Amino acid sequence: MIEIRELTKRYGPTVAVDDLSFRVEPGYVTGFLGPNGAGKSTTMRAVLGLDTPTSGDALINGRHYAAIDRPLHQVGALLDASAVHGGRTAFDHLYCLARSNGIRKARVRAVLDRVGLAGVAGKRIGGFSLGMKQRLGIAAALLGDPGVFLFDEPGNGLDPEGIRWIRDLMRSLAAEGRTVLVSSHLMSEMELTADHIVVVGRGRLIAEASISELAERFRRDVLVRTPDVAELTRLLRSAGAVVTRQPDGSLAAQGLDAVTIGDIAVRNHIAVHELTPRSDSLEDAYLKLTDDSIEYRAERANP
Ligand SMILES: Nc1ncnc2c1ncn2[C@@H]1O[C@H](COP(=O)(O)OP(=O)(O)OP(=O)(O)O)[C@@H](O)[C@H]1O
Repeated sequence: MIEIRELTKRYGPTVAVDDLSFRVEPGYVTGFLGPNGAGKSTTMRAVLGLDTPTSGDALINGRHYAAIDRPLHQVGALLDASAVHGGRTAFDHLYCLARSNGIRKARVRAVLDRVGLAGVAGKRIGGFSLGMKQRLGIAAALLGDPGVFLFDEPGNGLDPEGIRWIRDLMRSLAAEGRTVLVSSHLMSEMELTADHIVVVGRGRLIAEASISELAERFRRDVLVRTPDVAELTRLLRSAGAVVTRQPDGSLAAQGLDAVTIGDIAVRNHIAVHELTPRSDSLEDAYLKLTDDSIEYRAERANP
C-alpha cells in the first residue's frame, strides 16, 4: 500500500504539492491524473525518497523508502526512462541493479524476457529507442518481484501495441494483488487501465473516486424512446423531471433515474423502446474537474 499523508513540497516560492493526502490500495490500478505541473512527479519522487517533503509523509507499506532494506523487493518504479547510462548493455544495467539487492542473474534474464528485450540484452542502451528504454525501465521495476509499483507516464514513447502491452501488464500486476499507481495526463487512457483515480491540480487533491463513481457523479440525463411521447413527457414532468424533446423524436429527461422512468411508464402502460442513462464522457468530467488548475493554457479559439 502507498500512503500519502498531508504531504507538502515547496521549491522556493513554488508549492509543488500542497497538503495532499490519499491512499493507494493493493489489488487495483490507481490512476494519478492532473494537468502539467500538478505535482504528480513530485509526489512519486517523495514516495521513492528522491525528494524530501517540506512536511508530511509518503509511505510504502507503512515505512519511508529510506527505511526499507533492499527496496527493489518492496517497490518497483519507472520514473524517467531516459535517465540510464547509455554505455551499458541492457543486461549489465539490470544486473548492476540486481546485485545491489541480492537478486540473481536468472531473474535478470527472466525480466528481460517478460518485457520483450531478451533479443537485445547484449546491446548498448545508448542505441535504444524511447520505447525500448521504457521497457527496460519496466524490467528494472519488476526485478525484485515487488508488491508495490509506481509508473510515471509509462506509455510515453510506446506505439499502440506497446501501450496495450503496458496496460495489460499493469492490470495483471493488480490482479495478482499488487499495488499499482500510474500517472497520466490522459483520462481516456486511464478509463481503460485504472479502477480508481486520484485527480490533483496545483498540488491539491481534486477528486478521488472509482471510475464508475465518477461516471455516476457526472451523469447527465436519461434518453427515452417511446411511441407515446406526449403522455410520457407529461407524466415525467409531473414527477419532477425536466424533459426535452430531441430532434430525432426521443426525450432527454433530467432529474429522474432510468429505473424510476421505467416504473412510471409501466404503471401507465406506455411502451418504452429505449432507456439509456447518459454521462458526460470521463474526458469531459476530468476537464471540468481540472479546469481551474491548468498551469499554462492556450487562448480559447472562440472566446
Ligand atoms: N526541482 C524543482 N525545482 C523547482 N520547481 C520544481 C521542481 N520540480 C518540480 N517543480 C515545480 O513543481 C510543480 C509540480 O511539478 P511536477 O513535475 O511534480 O508536476 P507533474 O504533475 O508531474 O507535471 P507533468 O505532468 O508536467 O510532469 C511545477 O510547478 C514544477 O515547475
